[in-house]
Amino acid sequence: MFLPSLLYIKVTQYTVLGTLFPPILFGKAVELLREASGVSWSQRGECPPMYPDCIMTLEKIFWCYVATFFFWFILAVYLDNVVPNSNGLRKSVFYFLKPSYWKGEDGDEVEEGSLFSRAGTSPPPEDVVPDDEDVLAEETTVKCQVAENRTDPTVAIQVRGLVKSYPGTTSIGCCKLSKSPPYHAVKGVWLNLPNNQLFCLLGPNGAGKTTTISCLTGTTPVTGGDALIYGCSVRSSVGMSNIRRMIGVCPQFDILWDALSGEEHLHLFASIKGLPPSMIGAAADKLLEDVQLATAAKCRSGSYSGGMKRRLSVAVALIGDPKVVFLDEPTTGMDPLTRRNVWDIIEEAKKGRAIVLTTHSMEEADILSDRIGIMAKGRLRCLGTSIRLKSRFGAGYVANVSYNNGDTEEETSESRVERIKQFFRYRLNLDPKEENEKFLTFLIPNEKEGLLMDFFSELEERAEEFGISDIQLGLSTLEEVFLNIAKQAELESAAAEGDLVPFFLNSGTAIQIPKGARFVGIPGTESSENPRGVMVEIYWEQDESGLLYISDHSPETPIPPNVQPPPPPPPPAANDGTLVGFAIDPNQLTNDR
Ligand SMILES: Nc1ncnc2c1ncn2[C@@H]1O[C@H](COP(=O)(O)OP(=O)(O)OP(=O)(O)O)[C@@H](O)[C@H]1O
Repeated sequence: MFLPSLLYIKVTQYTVLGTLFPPILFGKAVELLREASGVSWSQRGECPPMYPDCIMTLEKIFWCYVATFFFWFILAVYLDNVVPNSNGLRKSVFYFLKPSYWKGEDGDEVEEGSLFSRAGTSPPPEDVVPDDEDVLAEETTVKCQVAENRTDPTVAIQVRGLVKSYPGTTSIGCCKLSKSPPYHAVKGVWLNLPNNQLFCLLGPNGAGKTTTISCLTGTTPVTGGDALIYGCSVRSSVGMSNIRRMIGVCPQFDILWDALSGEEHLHLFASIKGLPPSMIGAAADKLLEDVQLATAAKCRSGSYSGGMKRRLSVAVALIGDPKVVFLDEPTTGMDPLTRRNVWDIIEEAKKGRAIVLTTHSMEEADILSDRIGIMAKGRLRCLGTSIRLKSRFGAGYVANVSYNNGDTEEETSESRVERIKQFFRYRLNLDPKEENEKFLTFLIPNEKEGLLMDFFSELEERAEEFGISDIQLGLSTLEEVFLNIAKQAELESAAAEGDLVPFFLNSGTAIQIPKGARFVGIPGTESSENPRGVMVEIYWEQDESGLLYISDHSPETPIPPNVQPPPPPPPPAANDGTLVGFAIDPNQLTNDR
C-alpha cells in the first residue's frame, strides 16, 4: 500500500508524469487519507482516534482480504470443474469428497448435462443382430477375440460393442419439470480396424459418426462397450493418456487460435506431442509445404480462409507422426484442386498408420478408403470395400451404349435406337433409364448378372449391325449404395415409430398408412373374390433433408391367402375416423411368390 506513495514522493517533482500511473495516484490518495485520519500501518491493530469503538481495524480488513482471496480462488476451481465444458462434460458436484480425486486417480470420471439438470439413467439400446452378413461376421470375429482374450497385432483399433447414450434429463424450469427422453447416438458397434488402412465411416447427418470418433478420441465418455487403440482402453484414464500420445485428430470444426500463425500452431502441437525440439522446425515446415500453407505459414490463422483452416487442421492431426489419425470431414469447404492435394497427403499418410475418415463426399470415400462402413441411426449397416458395397447394395450395373447416327434413309438413328432397345428388352427385359441423341443408359439389376457375359459378347459381335460405337459397363455408384442404406434405415425407424401418414387410393378415398411400410393392406376391401382384401405397394423416397415421402404406388392387388390378417381385426380407425391401412410383412409375400 505504501510502495506507490513512496514512488509518488520519488517522482513528486515530475507530478505530471506521476499522474499517468494509476497506482501512484491511488498511493497518493491513501497517503492523504492516512494523514487526515491518523491511521498508520504500525497501528493497524488499533481503532482510529476518531472511531474508538470501530468494528473492523485495518489489520482485520487485511486478513479478511487474504481469506476472501482463497475463498474466491477455491470457488473458481470448483466451478471450473462442475460447470459443463464445451463438450457438455463436468465433474460430479461432490467430486472433491472422493479420495480418488485427491490421489489423482479420477482420470476421466466425468458426467454429462447441465449443472441444474438431473441426468436420468437411460436403458441400454436394444441388442439387435445385424441384418448384414459382413457386419455380423465382423461382430462375430471381434466377439471371439474378446472371449478368447486374443489380440491381433495387425489391428490398430478394436471397437467392442461401443454404445453412446445421452440420458434423458430432468430440467427444472420456472414452474415445472421438463423431461427429455434418452437418446442412443451409437447403439453397439463392433469393428476391427487394421494398421496401414484407411477406414471410411459414412452415414447421413446424425448417424453417429462424430459421436463414434469422439468416443474413440476421449472427447466424450462412452456409455457402454469399449474400444482399444493399440491395446489401450478408452474407458481407463491411464489408457486414455496413452491413447492421446498415439493419436492425431482433425475435428469436424476447426479448433485453432486466431492469434497464432499456422507455423506456431504446428510448433505448439509438436511440442505437446513430445517431438524433440530439434525436429519440430523441419516437421512443421514439411507439413506446411504438404498442405500448401508454406507461403502463409507466418500469417495469423484468424486471417485464413475456411479451406486454409481445414488444411491447417489436417496438418495439426498429422504432426508428431501419430500411429492413428482421425479425420472428421477434413475436406469440407475446400475447392476441388486443394481437395485433390489433401487426398494425396492422406493417401501418403496411410503408410504405417490407421486412419479413420468421415466424409459426405462419396468420391473421396471411393478414392481413399480401403474399407467403408455405412452407419445410420447409430448402427453399422454395411461394411466392406467399395466394390463389395456397390455389388451388394447398388442397383446393379450401368450400361452406356453409344451409337452412330444412321446415314441412309432406311437406316435412321431412330430405327437403330429402336433395335438396340428391342435387343435389351427381349434379352434382359429392360428399358433404358436415360436416352439422348448419342447414347442410351440401362440399369441392369444384380439378379441378371448371370446373363451378362453372353449378352454383351453378342452385343459386341453385332455392334456394327446395331450401329453401336461404344459400350461401357460399370458398377452402380457408391452414392446409390449410400442412398439405399440411408433410405432403408429411415424406413425401419419410421415403421418402428408407428407414425401414420395420409394416402389416397386410386378411387380417391383417403386412408392413413404406417409411415415406411412397403406393402399396405386396405381395410374393408374383403370380398368373395378377394377374401383377404387388396393391398398396394408404396414407393418411398427421401427428400433433400432426408424426410420420407411417397413417390408412387402400385395398382391395388389381391392380398395372397397366406398373409396373416392384421392384429387386431378389424383395423383400427384414426382419430378423425379415417381408415388405417395395415403393414404387411414383405417376407410373407416373398414366401408366397
Ligand atoms: N450432447 C448431446 N446430447 C444429445 N444428443 C446429442 C448430443 N450430441 C450429439 N447428439 C445427437 O447424436 C446424434 C449423432 O450425432 P453425430 O454428431 O455423431 O452425427 P454425425 O453422423 O456425425 O452427423 P453429421 O454428418 O451431421 O456430422 C445426433 O442425432 C445428435 O443430435
